[in-house]
Amino acid sequence: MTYITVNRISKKFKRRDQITEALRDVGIEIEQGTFVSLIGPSGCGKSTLLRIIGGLETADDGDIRVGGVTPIEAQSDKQFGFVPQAPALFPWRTVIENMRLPFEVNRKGGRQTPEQSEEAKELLRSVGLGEFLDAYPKELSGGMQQRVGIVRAFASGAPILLMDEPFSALDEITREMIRYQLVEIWEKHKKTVVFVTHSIREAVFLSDKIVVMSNRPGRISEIVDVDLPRPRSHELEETSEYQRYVHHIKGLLRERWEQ
Ligand SMILES: Nc1ncnc2c1ncn2[C@@H]1O[C@H](COP(=O)(O)OP(=O)(O)OP(=O)(O)O)[C@@H](O)[C@H]1O
Repeated sequence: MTYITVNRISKKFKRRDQITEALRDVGIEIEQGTFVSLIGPSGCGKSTLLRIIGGLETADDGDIRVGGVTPIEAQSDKQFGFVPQAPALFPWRTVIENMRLPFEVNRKGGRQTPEQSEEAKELLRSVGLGEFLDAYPKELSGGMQQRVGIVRAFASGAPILLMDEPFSALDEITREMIRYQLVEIWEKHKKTVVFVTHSIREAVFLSDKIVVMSNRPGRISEIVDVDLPRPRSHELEETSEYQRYVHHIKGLLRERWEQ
């Protein structure tokens, strides 16, 4: 079932006398419970598109529906969980207290149920943080903090997760490890995820669908359905099917870059 429909949206930013055309005529359909990545050159409008889907920015033209309502309505109905580039944890709260935050902020005073609290702990254990429930963010590495941010989004109750380059500040090895943990969690929870990345390998490994965007003004150059088996594990990256997708997307990006 199509859950998010982006229909021919465009967006320009005006700053003093300068107009930047960020997105032109962009359309995507996102099915419920799928993992969709947005990839493209720097400045092509990936974050803008993510923010428009999440109701944090409005489009100039076109229409977006999220489960039949506008992004702003979906946002006030707490449909979105955001995972930004840097982990947004409160330093004065422990890990487990940070996990409770979405419930306190979003649920109009509603409390996390004991089942939800148990699920939060289970998610933390699944990313190797079972020993750190009572630690403060400053006692964790950057990669550990980002893992808290990711599992918190999964534990938040929001059906749609919007992730804006959540691994960009991590070193290559940590990034790879968290990617494997993310795929495992996602395959268990099957939330609808829109994920912005610069990494072709990461996009192919994680996604059901990859939206390849061209240089500014951001347009869609191709939407690639990734027909690779799940569950996905690191052995997949050695297969020729996986390599073929990587090669294809690399070619699309190179082609657009050279235009
Ligand atoms: N609030 C804003 N005001 C003015 N211009 C903006 C604003 N937000 C984004 N832009 C411009 O819109 C264009 C698209 O920006 P956006 O951040 O969406 O790109 P991106 O593809 O996510 O880039 P990157 O991969 O480098 O993070 C850029 O030229 C940027 O300068």
